[in-house]
Amino acid sequence: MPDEPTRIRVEGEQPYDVVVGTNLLGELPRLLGQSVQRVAIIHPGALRTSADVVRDDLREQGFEAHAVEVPDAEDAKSAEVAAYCWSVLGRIGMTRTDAIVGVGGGASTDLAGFVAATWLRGVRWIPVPTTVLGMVDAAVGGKTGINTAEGKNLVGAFHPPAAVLCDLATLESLPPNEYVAGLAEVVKAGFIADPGILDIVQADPEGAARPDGPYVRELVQRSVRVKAEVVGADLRESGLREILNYGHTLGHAVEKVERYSWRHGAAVSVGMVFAAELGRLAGRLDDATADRHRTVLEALGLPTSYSADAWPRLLEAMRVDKKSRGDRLRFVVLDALGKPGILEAPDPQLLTAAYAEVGTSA
Ligand SMILES: NC(=O)c1ccc[n+]([C@@H]2O[C@H](COP(=O)([O-])OP(=O)(O)OC[C@H]3O[C@@H](n4cnc5c(N)ncnc54)[C@H](O)[C@@H]3O)[C@@H](O)[C@H]2O)c1
Ligand SMILES: O=C(O)C(=O)C[C@@H](O)[C@H](O)[C@H](O)COP(=O)(O)O
Ligand SMILES: [Zn+2]
Repeated sequence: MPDEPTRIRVEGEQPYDVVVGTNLLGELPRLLGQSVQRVAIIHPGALRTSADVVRDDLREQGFEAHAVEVPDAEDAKSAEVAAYCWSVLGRIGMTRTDAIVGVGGGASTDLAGFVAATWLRGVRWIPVPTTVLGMVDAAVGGKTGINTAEGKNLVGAFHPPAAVLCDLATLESLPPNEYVAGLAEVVKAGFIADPGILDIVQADPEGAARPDGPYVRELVQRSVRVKAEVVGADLRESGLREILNYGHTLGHAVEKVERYSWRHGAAVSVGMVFAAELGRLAGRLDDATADRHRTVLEALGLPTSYSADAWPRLLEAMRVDKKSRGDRLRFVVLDALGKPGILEAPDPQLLTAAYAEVGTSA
């Protein structure tokens, strides 16, 4: 019995499918569409073999395909690397009817999407995420971007893809710690919208933490459905979409303070515990749900604490969070399991008290 791909629809001005399955390469020519002649495949060195397979396959199908190698992980998300990609696109003569394919984790697809959003003011693009984090979150929803010295994702564009190809077979080569880091976004989807995800993880955390474990497809599909539902209703983050930022206000600050040496998912894990404490101390979240954050995340081996001394630097970094309005910090908190809301301009003492629950002394 062939393993049929699952297609999850993302609504919006130009609806598209997130395709989840294995051996999905054959889908690419159809998804690229007939108008496309040239394809630039943006990828990090770690995914060179996969990118070459995509390139050779597209060439066999009659496309003029080029592999464009960029630095690994967060090093790709810079203005310099974007400029390098623009120069390659110029040299290969990429026109408005051509397309970009992004192969790699969330950092690679964020960059590829940003290059697609900015080249000729926007060309077609398809992410082929190769990390669990990329599949469940980064590649879906059209948030593209790069970092600046001042912070994470400060430059970017909303530019939805034409499709997303989540080939679960690519996860076979993913280091286990990368897989676990990506599960933080899966857990996020559980807390903000689909508590069934948390039940699966808690019933068998060891199985859930394995990239070759029995729940990979279900966890990916459930998380993609959460994201698809939200971004289909609010692409440009005018309201609802902010819930996907649960744990990210502090998480992005940790990433910046750590100069991006921490995995995004690990930082978001700490950020969710902080957000849960904020919700609890603000009188909005019950103790059991707040405590469940640590239980679930620690069961997966994710971090739930960070340096107490870092608080002033974290607070400073949080000021440029995209949810801030002027001097007012804003946080996504939970009012109950699966019921996210916004905490507006919390009292500084509340923030310090919540961080005291997360901060540890060396
Ligand atoms: N746009 C969005 O909505 C969105 C959502 C969530 C996260 N993000 C962004 O995604 C990034 C994090 O993504 P990530 O966790 O995927 O990290 P990543 O892209 O840095 O990839 C992690 C590492 O795994 C390697 N790798 C990727 N796939 C592999 C595979 N199949 N086999 C072996 N190695 C592989 C990469 O080369 C890299 O070294 C952050 O920059 C974050 O801001 C964006
Ligand atoms: O898609 C969204 O919206 C998210 O917030 C998803 C996050 O997991 C992701 O890390 C996103 O890149 C954060 O966006 P930002 O606007 O806070 O930079
Ligand atoms: Zn994230």
